[in-house]
Amino acid sequence: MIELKDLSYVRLGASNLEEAGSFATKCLGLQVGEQSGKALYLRSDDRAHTLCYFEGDPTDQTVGFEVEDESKLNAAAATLDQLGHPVHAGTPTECALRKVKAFIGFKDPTGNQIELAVRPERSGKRYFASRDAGITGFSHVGLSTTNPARDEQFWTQVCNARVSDRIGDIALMRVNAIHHTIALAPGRSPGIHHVNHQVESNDDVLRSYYHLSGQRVPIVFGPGRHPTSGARFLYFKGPDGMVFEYSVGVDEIEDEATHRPRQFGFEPSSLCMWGSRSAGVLPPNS
Ligand SMILES: O=C/C=C/C(C(=O)O)=C(/O)C(=O)O
Ligand SMILES: [Fe+2]
Repeated sequence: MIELKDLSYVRLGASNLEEAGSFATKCLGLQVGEQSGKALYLRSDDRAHTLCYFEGDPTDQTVGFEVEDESKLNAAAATLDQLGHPVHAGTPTECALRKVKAFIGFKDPTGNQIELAVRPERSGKRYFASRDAGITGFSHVGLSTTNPARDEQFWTQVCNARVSDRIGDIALMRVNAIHHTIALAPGRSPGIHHVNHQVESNDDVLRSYYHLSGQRVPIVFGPGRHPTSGARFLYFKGPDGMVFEYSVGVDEIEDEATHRPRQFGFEPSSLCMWGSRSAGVLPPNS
């Protein structure tokens, strides 16, 4: 079984790198860690980067997860290979571009580009953003799925993710104590559905609601509260249509051994207990 330790980074192609950088710093509230050539490395915590925008095709999107060490990485490569997922071992240049010691790349059954990495670089400089969005860290991703049951099986049976809750057949899965690190979202093609950062307080969610509205950033869901994780949230659209989420108060699963996933109905109140409706971002609201 592959053991995912944590989410490590997302890599997003940007049709206009300058615009993406401006959104990331002035709207989202990330800090530029490094700008090199055609890539912009953005920080949200003590890591050297958690988001990399690179000049390129916006449908070129990758999620990186951290695994324990190189022996676990090699074992993961063998497992994936055996299951028929072609695996690419990162070259030294590709590792340098990701600021990791080693990584492998493969596709999940939907075709999402996934990487497993070891030793992602950290920085002695604390994360200090120019816009105070109250970000406390990079927390989860929504991944598109063309077949929720098949993909849940892949993530749980091959990658040791555990289902915390389901909305209809849609699984919210954890890889550590945090309620979810991977949320499957039904879609017609592979890709990242949304990128979540945690913020410090309810005030931060609402402050951002007004700030982003003032910047004419499209708010696509919220402010609201997910009955699943209990988090208060705000979803908004960034460059090339990527959806970002702020949330606060995501539950932790207290007892790994006894937790049983709750089943929520496939209906709008399962997405927001305050009554907010999403503008086409999450079914069944869409
Ligand atoms: O609509 C369901 C969303 C659930 C949550 C949550 O429980 O926090 C998410 O953040 C998510 O799926 O992204
Ligand atoms: Fe989310």
